[in-house]
Amino acid sequence: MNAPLPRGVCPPLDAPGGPRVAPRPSAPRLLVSVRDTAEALQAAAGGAAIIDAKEPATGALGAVPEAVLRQLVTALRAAGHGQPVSATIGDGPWDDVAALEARVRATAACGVQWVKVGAGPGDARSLVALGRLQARLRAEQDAAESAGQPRPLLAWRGLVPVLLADAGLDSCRLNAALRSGFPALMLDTADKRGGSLLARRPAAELQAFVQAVQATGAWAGLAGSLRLDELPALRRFGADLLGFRGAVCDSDRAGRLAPERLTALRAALGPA
Ligand SMILES: O=C[C@H](O)COP(=O)(O)O
Repeated sequence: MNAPLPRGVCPPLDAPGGPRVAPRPSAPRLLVSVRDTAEALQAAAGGAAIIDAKEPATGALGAVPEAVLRQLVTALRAAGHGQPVSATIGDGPWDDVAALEARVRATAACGVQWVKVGAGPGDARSLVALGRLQARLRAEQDAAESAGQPRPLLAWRGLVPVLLADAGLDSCRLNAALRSGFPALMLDTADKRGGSLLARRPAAELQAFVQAVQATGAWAGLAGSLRLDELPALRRFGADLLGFRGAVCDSDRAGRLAPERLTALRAALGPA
């Protein structure tokens, strides 16, 4: 188990304190979670900037079966959709680094650009291990490329920690995640019955997260039962990514993707 880092060295993230950064593009990129090929094609055609493979029936970070993931990536490319694909590896905790690595490798080998890994409270040490894993996998990719060999993890570009913030985000976890050169960090919720991230966390905490992540050059993403009517408030944080599932489904997030809802969201976000 990961022992929590000592208390006292991690002040609460309750106020914007990090360095100010240049404002990002006014329209955040839209990440849409999909469970199969049909939904992936709908999301791509509907203007999602990132296609996020996730099986909502098996948890907040439920993994899509590998065969489905491979098929989904192939179908997107065959249809001419170039959007990056992210995929989750399933709900943690991922205390066993060997098991984590095996899941990451298997997921990356399906042809995705990003592999998302959830980190709950007390997972600061796991985030350090995740950073080391990313460095090792990137070195493998680079070495193969320099030797003129096929990259072992195909199109994989990096790991994206998803910091589960139902009960808040402490700066220990955030600091651990900021040190490793992840391409993006996301805040999300594990319990989807508890309302949206925006309603559950103070605006100052979300703002502090976005600023701290962007100050490292990474993309900052927000997700967690976000709603269309929250877009005006969400835009004010200047996040690079906004992630949606429930709001673009016909019932709850375990239902089917509803293209008309995605169209409305895309239109409300403004030009991609
Ligand atoms: O990564 C984004 C999530 O899948 C968002 O799902 P949700 O909107 O149902 O919380």
